[in-house]
Amino acid sequence: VNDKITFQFKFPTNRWRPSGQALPEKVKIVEVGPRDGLQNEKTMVPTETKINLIDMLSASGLPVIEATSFVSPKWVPQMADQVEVMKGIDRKPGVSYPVLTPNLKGFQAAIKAGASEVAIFGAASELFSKKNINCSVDESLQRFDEVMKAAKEFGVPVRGYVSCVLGCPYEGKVAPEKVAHVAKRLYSMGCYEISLGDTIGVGTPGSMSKMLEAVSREVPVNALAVHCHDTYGQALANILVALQMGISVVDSSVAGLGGCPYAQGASGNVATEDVVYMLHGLGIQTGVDLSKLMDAGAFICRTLNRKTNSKVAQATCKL
Ligand SMILES: CC(C)(COP(=O)([O-])OP(=O)([O-])OC[C@H]1O[C@@H](n2cnc3c(N)ncnc32)[C@H](O)[C@@H]1OP(=O)([O-])[O-])[C@@H](O)C(=O)NCCC(=O)NCCSC(=O)C[C@@](C)(O)CC(=O)[O-]
Repeated sequence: VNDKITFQFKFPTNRWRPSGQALPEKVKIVEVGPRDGLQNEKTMVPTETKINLIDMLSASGLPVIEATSFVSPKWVPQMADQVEVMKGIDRKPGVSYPVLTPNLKGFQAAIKAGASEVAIFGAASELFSKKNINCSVDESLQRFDEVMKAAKEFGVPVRGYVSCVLGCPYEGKVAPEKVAHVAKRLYSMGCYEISLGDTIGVGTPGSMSKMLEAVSREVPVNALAVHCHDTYGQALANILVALQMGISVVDSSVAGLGGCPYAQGASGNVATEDVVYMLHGLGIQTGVDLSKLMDAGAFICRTLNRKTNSKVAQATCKL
């Protein structure tokens, strides 16, 4: 008689799985607060405030800080001071300061302003692509191809974003295969990392794992990042799923600032403070000093006269 019974249980792919897979030892946090966080602010944030914020963030040990974007000032007026921001920041050795470039014009301006890394940003949804960058998904990929060619000439690394990976404000559900298709195209073009954006924060651990399974069939997991907005309070749970699936790059925004101007109802990104707290609690290294990070969060909230969205900052009264 067997005294041990072994269960051979296969979990459905779109369900939460108490996976035995080891979590990464280290996670790279890509801080998007100065760009994604501030781009949606209604009143103009003084350039000096943006510069101070970026410098405080780099002092906290963050390895990547997305500084600004070289987009049309008619589309996103808040980013119109991109050249001054790039000139004013105190670039810390070892820290990368990528900027968004939607087309060749943006890329050329970014290089002129001294950018040494750029990001192109596409979408898995046609309507979002049209609203955000005024072209279809296929047209956007052609534009990005031009940026990639120029970036290769200049030896500039390019990160690729895919927006609306778990839902679109205009089209609703987005099929994981569509996300995988766009991610694969960006990766084949030469993007070193693909950041998967849950632009409106509708994903759950179930939809996240299903989407990541589809994408990781096309793009190696070590070239993937997750970019979660926290609209429905699912961001940390979704990030944990991504970590369990082998992803070790997480985008986040100090104080949970943010939202895309072309995605109505999109709230802020997951707060960097909360991500760091969770990762350190899991024994995962980030290189970030949480106390200094919270100082940066307190600074920007005080200056913008708003409440932090970070639960950790709220709990420790670093408002
Ligand atoms: C892509 C365009 C420019 C197309 O906009 P368009 O109107 O189709 O562009 P165009 O080529 O027809 O040019 C129109 C005008 O824009 C100028 N122009 C053209 N390109 C540039 C440029 N690079 N920088 C500055 N100016 C530019 C161009 O020179 C011209 O100027 P005019 O002759 O009228 O004076 C526009 O749609 C745009 O700027 N969109 C940006 C929207 C944006 O920044 N959205 C937020 C970032 S994405 C995001 O937040 C999601 C993410 C990444 O965080 C991930 C997630 O959460 O999902």
